Amino acid sequence: MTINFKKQANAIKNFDKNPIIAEIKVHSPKYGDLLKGRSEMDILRIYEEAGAVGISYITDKQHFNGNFDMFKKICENTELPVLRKDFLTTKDEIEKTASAGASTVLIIARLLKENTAEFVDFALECGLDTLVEVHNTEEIEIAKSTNTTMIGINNRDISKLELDDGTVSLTENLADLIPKDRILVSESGIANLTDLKTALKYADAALIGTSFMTAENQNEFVKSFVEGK
Ligand SMILES: O=C(O)c1ccccc1NCC(=O)[C@H](O)[C@H](O)COP(=O)(O)O
Repeated sequence: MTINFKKQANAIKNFDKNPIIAEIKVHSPKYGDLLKGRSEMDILRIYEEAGAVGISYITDKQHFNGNFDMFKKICENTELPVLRKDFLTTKDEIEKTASAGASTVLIIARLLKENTAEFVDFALECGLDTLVEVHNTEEIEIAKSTNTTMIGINNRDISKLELDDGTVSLTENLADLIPKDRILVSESGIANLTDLKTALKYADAALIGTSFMTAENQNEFVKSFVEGK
């Protein structure tokens, strides 16, 4: 049987280094512009070269200055699985995500509440992997009741729009409540190798944006996360 590594869940399960989903994050509500004149394509190449297991891109324009056309361009220009992060509330947007060539779509349990399972099934039918995002025990109960392939513990409270720093201790505290048959991703607030070590003690993968975008030597920094013990 051949494994489809374009599927994010498969790629994580079969990865032999630290599985890092690296985010091309153009703007942060807290730190402002993170691109600093660089191109998204150059950052994509750096993440590929450093050995990321997947790519994340935020398409939300209002708070993160994202752009759907850029997301599509990223999908078209990499063999790595690509995750779309946005505050999606319609099935049209899920179809659009699949048509762009994405691997995975973010489904936010806090936003979709009792409709989360229906949106997960729709995304799976569209051929996408799903990352259902949670931040507390109530949202974990929602995520567990779905067929999602992956569950993401967001260490930041997204309703605070990144004005909190987030802490991996949230992953540490909630990880035991996630069923072992789901891929667990620790998202946000991972700033250094100590944070990464904690995240990967409890989760199968880590999603990192700000610290990669602000690193002085991005290639070396990301590589040190992928290969770090
Ligand atoms: O996580 C969300 O719910 C979300 C939805 C839509 C836009 C942005 C969202 N969160 C922000 C992020 O995705 C973070 O940039 C990502 O988890 C990386 O975090 P960090 O390493 O702290 O920049």
